[in-house]
Amino acid sequence: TEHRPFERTKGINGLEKIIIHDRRGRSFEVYLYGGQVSSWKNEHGEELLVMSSKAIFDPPTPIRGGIPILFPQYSNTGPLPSHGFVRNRFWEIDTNPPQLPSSSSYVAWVDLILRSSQDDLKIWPHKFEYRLRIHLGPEGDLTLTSRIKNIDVKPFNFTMALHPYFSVSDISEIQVEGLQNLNYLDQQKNRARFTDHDKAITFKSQLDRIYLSTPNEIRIVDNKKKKTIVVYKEGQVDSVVWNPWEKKVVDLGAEDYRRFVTVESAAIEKPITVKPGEEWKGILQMTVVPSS
Ligand SMILES: O=P(O)(O)OC[C@H]1O[C@H](O)[C@H](O)[C@@H](O)[C@@H]1O
Repeated sequence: TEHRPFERTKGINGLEKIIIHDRRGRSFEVYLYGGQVSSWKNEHGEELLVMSSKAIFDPPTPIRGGIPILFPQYSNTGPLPSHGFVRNRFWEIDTNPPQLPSSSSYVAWVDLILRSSQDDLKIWPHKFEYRLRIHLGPEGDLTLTSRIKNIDVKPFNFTMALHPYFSVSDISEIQVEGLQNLNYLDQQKNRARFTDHDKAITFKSQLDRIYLSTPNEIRIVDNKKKKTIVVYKEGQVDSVVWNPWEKKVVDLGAEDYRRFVTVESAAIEKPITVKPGEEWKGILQMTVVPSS
């Protein structure tokens, strides 16, 4: 099958952006800065992700919204800058990506790559190649496949997360399902460990939790929109659920928290080890379906 051509254009502040449409009018956009998806629209042109109304498109500030990639360190769990550094690096188009065994015949995708630079090696002395395929599937689903290869001579460990800002009708009208009876680390309480006994998460104030050993599928049920966002993952065992509520976030508009929730597929509690010459693979697939 023929690979659908993508459009390479200038986004905000002249930062390079890739735009991909499929034949049914679905689309996504990705900034090379951060390798960051900034938009994902369904066939009606409805935006399924949120970009902060105060997002700053000015490197090295990370972009607040879309799908930031957090690697090789989640948050402040190690010595690196919070959430690592690839979200403020310039990625490239991977013109010759190694084949993905499971890649379907569907044609709307782009491959990006980030290789560690000399400067990166000063703060994280491990040579890697991070390949990211962003793929619009036949059901309008958006899939991010991460392949992280160790091209160094000794093993390295990393933690990571993919951090989608999902668009919701109203944060008070949604529930996150699939996490009952699981343990979580409460980031508002020094990552103390708790068990969630609730059937679903609802939001009445700030919430910031790392759920451990989560199922592959988590559902964000939007009662007002009568839509469910199915978040499916492979290779990443943890999930972060975050909404800042009225907590001050400088590059977030005052009311923006009402419009999004993040459900992140992550590897945090147990870092991933990759040996020289080996490649780790993780998948995040997002689909919006009518609520049952
Ligand atoms: O402000 P940032 O560095 O982009 O982080 C934004 C948020 O990311 C994750 O969801 C964490 O769980 C939160 O604790 C953090 O506030």
